[in-house]
Amino acid sequence: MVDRSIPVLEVQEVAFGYKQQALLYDVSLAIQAGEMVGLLGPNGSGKTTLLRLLSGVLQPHQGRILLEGRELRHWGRRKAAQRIAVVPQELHMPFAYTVAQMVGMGRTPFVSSFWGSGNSDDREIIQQAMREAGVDTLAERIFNELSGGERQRVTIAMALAQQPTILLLDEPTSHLDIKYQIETLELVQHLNRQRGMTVIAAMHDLNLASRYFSRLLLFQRGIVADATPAEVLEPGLLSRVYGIDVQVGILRGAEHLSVLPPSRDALPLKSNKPASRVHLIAGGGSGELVMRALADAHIPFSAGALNIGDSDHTLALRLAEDVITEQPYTPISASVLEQVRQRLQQVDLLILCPAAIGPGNLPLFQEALRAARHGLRVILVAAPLQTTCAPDAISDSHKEGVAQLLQLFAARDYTGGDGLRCLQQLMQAGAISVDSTAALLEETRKHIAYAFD
Ligand SMILES: Nc1ncnc2c1ncn2[C@@H]1O[C@H](COP(=O)(O)OP(=O)(O)OP(=O)(O)O)[C@@H](O)[C@H]1O
Repeated sequence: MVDRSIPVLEVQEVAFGYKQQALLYDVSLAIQAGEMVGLLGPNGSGKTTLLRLLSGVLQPHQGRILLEGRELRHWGRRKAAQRIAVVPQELHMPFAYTVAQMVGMGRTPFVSSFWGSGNSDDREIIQQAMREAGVDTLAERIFNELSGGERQRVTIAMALAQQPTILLLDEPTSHLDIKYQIETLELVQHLNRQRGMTVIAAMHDLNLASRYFSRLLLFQRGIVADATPAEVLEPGLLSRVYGIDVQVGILRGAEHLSVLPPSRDALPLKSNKPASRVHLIAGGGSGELVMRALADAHIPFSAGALNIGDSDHTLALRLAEDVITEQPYTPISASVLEQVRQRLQQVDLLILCPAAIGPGNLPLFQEALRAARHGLRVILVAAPLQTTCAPDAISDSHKEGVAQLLQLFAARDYTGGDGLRCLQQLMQAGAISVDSTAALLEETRKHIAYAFD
């Protein structure tokens, strides 16, 4: 019996990476029994990894995953599999199993023998699972000889034979033609509505996701958005996360959203040209407080370049008007640097957060210096940043503040001195330093041509 007062699945501050390379960080989410959640995100954003963590196949490096309030790793494989079934993207079988044998394997968590107990209850459950997934006519066919779409429906039948309360699906419609895509999602919706099954599915088709899922999670190594389809399928947000312009239309009512490429003769999208006059350079979490302060103060800003997978990148996707994105774990490339250069020509103010400086991001600081020498106002943010409300938190002694700030950057300079020299030159070029969010906001407002309420 599921206790509906606690989430059926809960992710608490989970971090995970493959081979010590960080992939997911600070993922927290709660899923109530009976919810239908679509997991969206670009290729490589970590959707499959999150599903594998939720199924217990992978263990978080930090944080906890709770199933019905109890830590998943304490359930044991068999007990967890009696509740959670997974429909993977692809399933390769080493032997020539028939479809009926494959679906029978779905009963494994409930019986002692690999092929099931063979009792009439099990046989009926297997038959029903094959009927529901539309593969009963394929029962004696060899699984490996089926088409991709047929195989996908057999894996759904296997999951149904498991009679789970939670169904995790990894791109369940990717190999299916439009008829089977719709039939599969109708089936999943039926299981959700009629049997109260909790469904979490990674989806690439944003239109189908918005049609069938009442809650969407937009994922990019962390949760960028978690809301209704109307809130998540916002053109600016999608453009930032997927790196491509889209239009979102409404087809007969808000629940029928449609995401399309912009038509050729359409006017450039608003999101292409951020109205922000403030740009932020950060990285490694150094921009978090600054971004939150700017967003709370309704000051639009752009950010970058930031690497995918950096916590500042995920937060910027959520809070910034525009994000200049670099691939994970790569130095800033010439083309991305050119985007930064162009952005710095458009803005009135640059905020430099106390990120560690290494050979990979040094060009960003050099670009900042070049822009400062051409007259761009630059604010250097100290760490730790005071979050007091009163603007009198600006350092009493400016000189002392600057010395401290340079000391701080020196400790995070991994360029053999080039980074620190660049910052000293920035100060000489007129950059100012702030050590509180209040001072930052005051300075920011001074330098941008917006009217604030
Ligand atoms: N077993 C593994 N070992 C090392 N790296 C892995 C492993 N599995 C996945 N990755 C890497 O982790 C990142 C996220 O992969 P994941 O499959 O979770 O993303 P995804 O959002 O499901 O992608 P897609 O939409 O392309 O299926 C990718 O860069 C991938 O190469």
